[in-house]
Amino acid sequence: MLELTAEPLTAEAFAPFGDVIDARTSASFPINAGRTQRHHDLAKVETLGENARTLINIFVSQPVTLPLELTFLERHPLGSQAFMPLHTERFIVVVAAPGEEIHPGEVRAFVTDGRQGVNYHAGTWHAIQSVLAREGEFLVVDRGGDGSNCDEYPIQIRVTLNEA
Ligand SMILES: NC(=O)N[C@@H](O)C(=O)O
Ligand code: NI
Repeated sequence: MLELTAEPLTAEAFAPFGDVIDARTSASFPINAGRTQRHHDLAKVETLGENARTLINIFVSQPVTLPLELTFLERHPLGSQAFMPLHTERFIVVVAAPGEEIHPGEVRAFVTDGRQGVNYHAGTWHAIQSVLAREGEFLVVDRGGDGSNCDEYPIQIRVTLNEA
């Protein structure tokens, strides 16, 4: 069993796995006669393979209990997958870099602060959506199209939070 303590999510630490989506830290420019700030092009959306197209979805997820016990990580080889909380929901993120093997020592666990979203790059191994505390609602942008776009890798992981 791989035991991990979730660390606060930062764009730098997450860079090998994807993008952090956060209006507080991203550049923006005024549009609509200055009434709106556009935080532009925040994440790399990838849609690969036959008849690939971008899907916009809403996930309504029931909360997980801690410690979070995982039996697998998954990946989407044909596309990215972004999760943006709609009501400041915090969630657990467990990732490993793309590749055919997952090296336990290189698996990372993070916890978001409620304002952050994540975009997993194509092929990044990750835990399925794991919202904390209460039912969560997320805007999810990912890939539709032909072919199989979800591989699972069996691995036992227990994630704890080091918070009061
Ligand atoms: N299966 C699905 O649409 N969601 C998962 O990929 C996930 O990462 O939660
Ligand atoms: Ni996924």
